Amino acid sequence: MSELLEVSDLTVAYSRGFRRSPLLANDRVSVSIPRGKTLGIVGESGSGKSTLGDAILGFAPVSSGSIRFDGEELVGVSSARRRELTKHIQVIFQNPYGSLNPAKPVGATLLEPLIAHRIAEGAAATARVAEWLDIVGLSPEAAKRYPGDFSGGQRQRIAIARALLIEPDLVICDEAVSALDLSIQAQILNLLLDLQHRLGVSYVFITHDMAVVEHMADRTAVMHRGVIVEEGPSRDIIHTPTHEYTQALLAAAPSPDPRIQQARRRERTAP
Ligand SMILES: Nc1ncnc2c1ncn2[C@@H]1O[C@H](COP(=O)(O)OP(=O)(O)OP(=O)(O)O)[C@@H](O)[C@H]1O
Repeated sequence: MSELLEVSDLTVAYSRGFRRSPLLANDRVSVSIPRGKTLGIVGESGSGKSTLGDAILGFAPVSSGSIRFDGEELVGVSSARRRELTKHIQVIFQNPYGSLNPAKPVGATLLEPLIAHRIAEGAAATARVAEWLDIVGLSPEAAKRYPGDFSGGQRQRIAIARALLIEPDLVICDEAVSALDLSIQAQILNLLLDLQHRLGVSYVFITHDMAVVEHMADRTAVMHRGVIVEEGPSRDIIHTPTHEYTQALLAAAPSPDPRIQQARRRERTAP
């Protein structure tokens, strides 16, 4: 299967001041994702997960290595091309306020990417926004309201609509459900899975939570101090981890996880 994203030997170094050597937040990281699949990135806080996502999005200072997206090298790409690429690569953060302007009605926020990328305008764009509010489980009236009028889970649904309504090829989900209650997390994860089946989008799923990658990711890479210590099918990483760091992460994870049980019950009862 051809790869949509191929990261090879990526190194991101942050300066730590005059006397200290730079911090290698990513140290020769190599991962890849085929179209329509999900790569989970797990590790403790500070292991370098978000840095990898940031590098793909063009926010992190890449020292060396390569990030190829659909055959195109992203390292060193111009800012004009980077803006165009947002049509293809989107992001969902832990805090939806990263992408939702609290002072703007939700409908206007959702219209923005449609207009910016000349995907739709006028009545067609408004209809597309209404369609997407429905897809993510919100009523058409939500368009007139402000992000502050919604619960955390509903706000994340809006952020998902904003990221996905332009039908990108790749979405970086950076701790996208971490701030939510467990039952809401399961709903949001299942919404993202439904949308993946519908659109064929690929996800990079960044999380500290092993149960989330087990549910979401085809393959998982385990990061520790900027290095990928283990990568493979998520099932193998969770059930037969070979690296002692992965084993320690799993030993620290709560089990059985109620979200995963709930999601599995839902899958079993789905028509
Ligand atoms: N802009 C920055 N300037 C300097 N150091 C940074 C910067 N961004 C991240 N770092 C450092 O790089 C390392 C990796 O951080 P990163 O945020 O990628 O880890 P993470 O695994 O995503 O952690 P978390 O889950 O807490 O976000 C950390 O030591 C962090 O302090």
